[in-house]
Amino acid sequence: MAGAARWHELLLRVPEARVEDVCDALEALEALSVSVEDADAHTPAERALFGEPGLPAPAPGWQRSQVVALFDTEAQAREAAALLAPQDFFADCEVVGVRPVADTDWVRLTQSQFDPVPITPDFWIVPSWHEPPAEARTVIRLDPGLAFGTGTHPTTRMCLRWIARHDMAGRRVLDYGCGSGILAIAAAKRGAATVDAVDIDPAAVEATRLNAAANGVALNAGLPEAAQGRYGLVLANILATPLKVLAPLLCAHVDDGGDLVLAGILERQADELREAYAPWLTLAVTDAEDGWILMTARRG
Ligand SMILES: C[S@@+](CC[C@H](N)C(=O)[O-])C[C@H]1O[C@@H](n2cnc3c(N)ncnc32)[C@H](O)[C@@H]1O
Repeated sequence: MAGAARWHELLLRVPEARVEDVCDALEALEALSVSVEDADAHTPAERALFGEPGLPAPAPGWQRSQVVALFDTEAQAREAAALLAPQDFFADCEVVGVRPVADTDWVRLTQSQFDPVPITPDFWIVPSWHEPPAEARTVIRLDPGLAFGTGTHPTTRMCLRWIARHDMAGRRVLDYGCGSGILAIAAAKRGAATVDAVDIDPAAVEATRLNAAANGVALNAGLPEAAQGRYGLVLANILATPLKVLAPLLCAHVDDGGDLVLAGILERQADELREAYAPWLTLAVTDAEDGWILMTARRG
């Protein structure tokens, strides 16, 4: 069921030559957002904006556009229509109407894009608005937020798979570049003894603290200086360039018999990463997904 109307949108039909003037006017009238669509979409008059590969586009715009402007209140939307109507640039335009936009539709639209993500058959990342699947034994509750890491990116998923396939019991774990804290939380849930999660972004540190609390796990989240001493597992899902710069620091944190797990690396970057880490540890590619690879090493 749709919820109460939170905003109102004004719909206008506008010929190609007038779109810019009308959009400028709507912004001046303090529309919250203005979007332009093909008014003839899904009809025989629909016109493609992009040509076949190698050929020029058929035309720079649509013959008739539908301009949609979002306003806080119905009164503002109607007032904007009344102010536009007598303008000379509006002569060939048409007011189609004003309609309410239900608040909860937006929420549902966003939520529908984040479904539970399986890492292994019994290990799932589940947004708070979903029930965990019956087969899930380990569940991380995580909603999309300001920090990277919801389980939908291949680099995160490969690190989570690695955690799921290895014994975490008793390990001291470091998640370097923790983002949402998803890897740190996974290690804690799978039995790690203690977990340090660090990030250069204070918003990520805060997100990690909140997500850990929401999942009922204890971990120490902080800026990179909070990483101290040696760990039985060091995880770092950052990009190749910072990973190369961080090579001596990350390797120094790996304990004897401990593992280093690196992600954020494209297939073609494997050799440069292997070379950057060679003075300390021998990296091998141990997983791959969608052009990304996981590189891991164990200190013998
Ligand atoms: C790709 S996200 C990974 C987040 C999460 N660990 C995951 O696997 O989904 C990389 C994170 O590393 C952090 N980061 C980037 N460079 C860093 C550095 N030099 N030291 C610490 N954190 C860094 C970013 O702020 C970001 O939160």
